[in-house]
Amino acid sequence: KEKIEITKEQQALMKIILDAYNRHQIPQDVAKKLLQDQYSAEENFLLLTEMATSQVQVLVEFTKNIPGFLSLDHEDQIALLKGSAVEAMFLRSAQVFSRKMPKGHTEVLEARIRKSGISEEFMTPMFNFYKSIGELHMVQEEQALLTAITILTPDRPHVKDQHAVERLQESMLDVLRKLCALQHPQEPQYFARLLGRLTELRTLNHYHTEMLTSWRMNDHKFTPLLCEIWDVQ
Ligand SMILES: O=C(Nc1ccccc1)[C@H](C1CCCCC1)n1c(-c2ccc(Cl)cc2)nc2cc(F)c(F)cc21
Repeated sequence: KEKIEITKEQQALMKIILDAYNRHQIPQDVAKKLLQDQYSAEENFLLLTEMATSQVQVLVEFTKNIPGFLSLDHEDQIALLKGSAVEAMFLRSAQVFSRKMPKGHTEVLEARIRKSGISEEFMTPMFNFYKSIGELHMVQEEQALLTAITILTPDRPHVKDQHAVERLQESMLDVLRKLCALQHPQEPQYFARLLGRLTELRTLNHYHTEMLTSWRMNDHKFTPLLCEIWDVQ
């Protein structure tokens, strides 16, 4: 039984990532809004674009706290943000969906999302992902590290110095691997399951433009930031 220990600098890294992750929570809680009222497809679409716009701003702040990120090539920093913004939004949505809620709230939330305007064909892959994230019962540190690992994916489009990104991602993966072994000692395959979710997350990437343009309404308006990030309009 090899002794797993997180080094002092890895503890410091985890604390930086966790503080950044907690500091940059979404200001107002989208789940609360959805549980309060039933909205029209237009109102839901507007809510999504507002939430997603603030989520991108939050993501930029979060990445600035990832040690080493700001010393990457500046164009690569943009390429990593652009390449991971959609996945970060779905990962965040999954974490919001799988949060412990009072009895029956998750069912109401799911029903509201099913009727929000997203076309039927995307419901299964989206909720399968949300539920598979929920089954993992991730602790905050794991959620924060998984978001940082998603951002530091070396093979995003237009990344020039992939090795520099790989080095940063590897140090995050090493901390996450140790954390998983310590948090889930009876589940040696837990770390692998966590990384498997990132593969599932990428498939949602393929759907997202269609999910937006097929939203049950005409004349879909996006903010300039989302046009940049979401390849729409
Ligand atoms: O806002 C959102 N997600 C968000 C959260 C955090 C940060 C940024 C965005 C939207 C809602 C959906 C219902 C209409 C209003 C927006 N949202 C999504 C979702 C996102 C993008 C596409 Cl293309 C499809 C669905 N999945 C969700 C799960 C939740 F538990 C949930 F609560 C909100 C969720």
